[in-house]
This record gives sequence, structure tokens and C-alpha cells, in this order.
Amino acid sequence: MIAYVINPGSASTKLALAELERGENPNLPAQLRLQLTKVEIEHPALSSGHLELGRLIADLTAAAAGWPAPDAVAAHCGLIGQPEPGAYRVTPQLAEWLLLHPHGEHTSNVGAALALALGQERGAAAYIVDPPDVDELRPEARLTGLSGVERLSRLHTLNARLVGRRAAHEQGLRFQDARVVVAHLGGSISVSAFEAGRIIDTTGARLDEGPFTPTRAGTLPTRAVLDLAYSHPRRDVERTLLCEAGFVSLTGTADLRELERREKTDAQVKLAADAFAHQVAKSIGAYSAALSARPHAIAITGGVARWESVVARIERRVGWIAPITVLPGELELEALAEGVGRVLLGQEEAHDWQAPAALGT
Ligand SMILES: Nc1ncnc2c1ncn2[C@@H]1O[C@H](COP(=O)(O)OP(=O)(O)O)[C@@H](O)[C@H]1O
Ligand SMILES: CCCC(=O)OP(=O)(O)O
Repeated sequence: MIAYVINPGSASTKLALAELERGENPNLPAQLRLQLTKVEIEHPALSSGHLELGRLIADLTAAAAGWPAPDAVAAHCGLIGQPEPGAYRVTPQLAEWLLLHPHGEHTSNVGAALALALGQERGAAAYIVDPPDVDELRPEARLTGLSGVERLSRLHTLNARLVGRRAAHEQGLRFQDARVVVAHLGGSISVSAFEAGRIIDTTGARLDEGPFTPTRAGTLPTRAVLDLAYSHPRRDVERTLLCEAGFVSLTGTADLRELERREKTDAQVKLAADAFAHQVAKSIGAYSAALSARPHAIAITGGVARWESVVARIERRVGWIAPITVLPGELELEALAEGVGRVLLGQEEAHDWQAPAALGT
């Protein structure tokens, strides 16, 4: 099978030709054989609000011109309204709706329009896969200690489900038969509990809960949030919590490569790295306890998983819980290919999207 997969970014868009075949292990049917030919198309550093689609579609079409015709085109996307996991058929209505409902500063909302255009150009159906608001939370995970305030399911679904599946496969288990905790440690962070292939609980991301990130505060004591909220305009508080917190506030930089170089000689950097590992380990422990029994595997992914001494700290803290799989960076192109590949190979049915009444705030 042949698929084109698209992962839009603010300064470049990644495109790949995916050649997919069934795997060799009959016990792990979702373990597909995949070969990716990747290209990266750079464009001006634009927010999703005004990324000029026509030029990018022309660039994508040109990049794929010599490729074999695809059976499908798939793209990363933004929030579509608490969907099921898996692939959704892209219609003009879905593509348009995503452009009108950008997900924060992300450009992933243009993915559906790009997939639709490239699919029309090459005579193939277009799909999106595993949106960030897939919602499978258990009822007891949705409630908070205040009636009317509910926790939201927001996570790096596309990468986390692939990494969770890979971690289960490493233990010889199908994803739907495994209990896995996935810590996606990127510029944004989510720690999630997967049971029977479903996201039963998650820290969420952005202004939800969880460890601090390169620029974000993560979970703070409620009294501190109240102090901030009643002493500054909301816009300023959100900027502080999302852009001026985390490693930036503790060390002065969000460039963790620099911190990796400094940590041996800079006590403040070492303490911040210790605190980060402490928070990630506590989250992994908490989301291990969210499962009905001990996890079969723990997976650590995202760009920060390249910081080896931090990963080593986390492994020392949680290695007693379950075997740990480390997959640094993000495997979103692979996840798109495998997600649409499972549809093309008849292993999963694609969903049809209906516009939601409202997005969870
Ligand atoms: N080799 C590395 N060592 C330490 N940190 C790294 C390394 N590579 C990337 N990072 C950090 O990972 C973060 C970005 O993670 P990534 O998952 O790529 O981000 P995003 O969430 O934007 O996709 C940045 O803070 C960056 O400093
Ligand atoms: C919602 C999780 C993926 C994502 O887009 O992260 P942020 O919203 O925290 O940037």
C-alpha cells in the first residue's frame, strides 16, 4: 500500500511517501512493515492563522510529483471535538472547520486541508489520524473535586498511541491487550495511561496538569494560581504559565541542549533537571496507578527524551514499575502512516466526522 503523510509545522511541513505492508508476526497484526521517504518543505515562520495554503499545496504537489500514486493521504490535525481514536475521512466541511478552529498556536489545523487538496490532485481519499482531543477517559478520571469542573482529554495522541503500541509490542503484547504509560516530553508534555488500547486517563497538556516543560509551569499549587490570577490580567497570567515558566523560569533558557551541556557545572541547572525528572517520575507513577493493574510497559518519548541524564534519572525512579521503552523525538509521520495503513489493510474502519456542538474548553 502507498500513502502520503503530512505533518504541518510553523516553519516547515514534513511530507513522506509511506510504503506499507502487513507485518510478519501473526500475533502482532498491527506491527506493520513501513518504509518512509521523507521531505521537509520550509516556509516562512507563520502561525496557523495565516499560513498561505495555496503555496504550500503547490510545494507539496511538486515534492510528490515523481512518487507512485497513493492509496490515501493522511495528515496531522487539531481538535475536532472529543473523537474516537483512529482515522477520520476528511471532507471539505472538516477541512474548513479545522481552519476556523485553530488549536492554539499550532499549525496542525491546516493538515486536513492539505491532505484533501493533495488527495484530490492524486485521486486518493484523505484522512486525519488520532487528533489531540481523542476522549476515552474513564468516568472517575473525568471528575474533579468541584461539581461542574471536568478534566479534559488533551494529549499528543498521534505520537503517544504509536509509542504505546511499540512499547507493548516490545513486550510481545498487542496494544489492545496491554497496559502502558506514555510520557511525551516535548515542548509540550502529556503523561497518559493506556489500557486495552484506550486512553483511560491523562495529565492533559497546555493549561491542564502534569510536569513543567521547557517553557510551561505545569501543575502549580492552587493558591499560587489564585495569587497570580488576582494580581495580573488573565492574558498576562497565561503568557507567564505557557511561555515564561518551566526551564525558562528556573534556568533562563528553554534550550535543553544547552542545559544538558551546563548541568555538570551549573548547580541551578542540575537542580532544575532533578526537579523535572522528579515531576515526570511522579506523573508516571500516578498514571501507573490509574491502570487496573501494574503496567506492562512505560514509554518515554518527545524531544526531551534525548537528554540522556534526565532519562536516566527517570528510569532510576520508575524502572521498578515496568520495563521502559525510550523513543526520543516524535514519530508522527510513522503514526500517520500506520494509522491510515490499518484502514487500507482492512484492520480498522475509518470514522465519519460530525461537527461538534462545542469544543471542550
Ligand atoms: N538532544 C537534546 N537534548 C536535550 N533536549 C533536547 C534535545 N533535542 C531536543 N531537545 C528539547 O526538546 C524540546 C522540544 O521537543 P520536541 O518534542 O521536539 O518539541 P515539540 O513539542 O515542539 O514537538 C526542546 O525544549 C529541546 O530543547
Ligand atoms: C494537546 C496536546 C498536543 C498539543 O498540541 O500540545 P499543546 O496544546 O500543549 O501545545
